Amino acid sequence: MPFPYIISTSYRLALRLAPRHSPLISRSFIHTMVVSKKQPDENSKVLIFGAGNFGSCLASHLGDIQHEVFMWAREEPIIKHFNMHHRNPVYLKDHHFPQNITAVGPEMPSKEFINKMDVLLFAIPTQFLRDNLRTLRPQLDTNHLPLLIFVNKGIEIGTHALTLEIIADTCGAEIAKAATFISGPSFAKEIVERQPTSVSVASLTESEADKAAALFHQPHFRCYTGSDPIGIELSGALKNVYAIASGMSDGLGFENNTRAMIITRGLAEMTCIGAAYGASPLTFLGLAGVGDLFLTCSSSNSRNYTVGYRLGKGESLDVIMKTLGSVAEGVSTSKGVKNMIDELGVNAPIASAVYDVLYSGKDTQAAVRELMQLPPSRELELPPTAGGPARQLLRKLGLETQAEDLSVQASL
Ligand SMILES: NC(=O)C1=CN([C@@H]2O[C@H](COP(=O)(O)OP(=O)(O)OC[C@H]3O[C@@H](n4cnc5c(N)ncnc54)[C@H](O)[C@@H]3O)[C@@H](O)[C@H]2O)C=CC1
Ligand SMILES: O=C(CO)COP(=O)(O)O
Repeated sequence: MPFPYIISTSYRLALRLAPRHSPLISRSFIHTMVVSKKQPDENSKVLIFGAGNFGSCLASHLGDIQHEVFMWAREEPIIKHFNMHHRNPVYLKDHHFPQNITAVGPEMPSKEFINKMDVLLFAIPTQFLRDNLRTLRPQLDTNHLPLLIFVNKGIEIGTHALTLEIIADTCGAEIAKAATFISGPSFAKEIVERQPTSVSVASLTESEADKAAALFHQPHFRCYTGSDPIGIELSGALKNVYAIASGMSDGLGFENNTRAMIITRGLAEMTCIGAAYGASPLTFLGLAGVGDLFLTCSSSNSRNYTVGYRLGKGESLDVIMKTLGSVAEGVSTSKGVKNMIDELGVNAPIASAVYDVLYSGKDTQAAVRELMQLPPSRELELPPTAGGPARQLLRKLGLETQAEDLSVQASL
């Protein structure tokens, strides 16, 4: 393992210990740290923003384990139907939801209501998060902050910001530092069937990740915590782009060798992009990285895979997006990733090819031909300089010490 990442890992370990056991690291960070209110031992009050596949599925999971769940939807008919029949008429239609879930909306819930919540969980596609957080911010009381959990997997178009940055821009650095991210191989449909599932749970304030893990953890839904939310977020966003590539390959009629190649080379690209960004390369070997990459690159239950498969079969992106009926974050994220790899100077030919097919009108066959004609190269070469975007983001959050640590790594 390259030396800088060993430093990174031990630094993370020191950080992990610092808030609980010693004043070792960044006293100012510790003193100004905002944490969520003490969580009850059971029956947490949880408000979920988003009543799509994933919001509904997580509502069901938390309702099943006896939390009091409120699910905010923008669509009046969904709210009425849900409260009357305990079924979502649009998403996971066959599923009967526990009685202790109430649909609310379509207006943003009041400050009083939000103050009563122990947890706010955001299951809104990335492109809509900024507006919703802007509307929500005046309702949040930082002295009684609910536990904040985000499960979206994408990069914002235009800014190519990660969710951590969107939270910082709209709600401030202190709230962003307390935010927790859940990601990993977890199809909504299988979670409601209680298929054994595991996820990564990460936050810059690791005690918040511990609280989120305690809320969700069940024998059929295991949570593994960590302190690299940037790596977790990049993993979830990037794997969607490679799921499109894998679906495209299957749609074109290529078989198992080719899919295995895309998954493995996709993982190499994700790791290089993540390392150049300033995330730990090890994060990409976890559930949110290779776990979710493997899942979505090899199943037609993945919407991103399906977009790719239909492109491979010759359908136009326009028709696919109009008929998919659900979000495929990889389509918008591909734009942000293209900007990112160009700016970071990372060689990511599969991600570039997906972008070219989606947005430059490149024929899928031609994209494959060009990829296969690339000259031989080293199998995995992590970037020599690393961490620019993560450094900027950490500085924006007031985490100067951590940002400096990344500078040291980059110069070694
Ligand atoms: N479905 C799955 O298995 C998983 C999904 N995710 C992630 O969760 C996020 C949500 O995905 P799904 O629920 O599956 O998508 P979905 O397409 O099933 O539902 C999208 C939801 O977003 C809402 N929405 C649309 N525009 C909005 C706006 N302007 N403001 C607020 N809400 C708006 C819709 O009303 C709907 O409730 C995505 O980032 C996805 O990548 C993560 C893990 C698994
Ligand atoms: O992220 C997911 C499962 O972990 C869902 O993938 P899709 O968005 O491609 O359906």
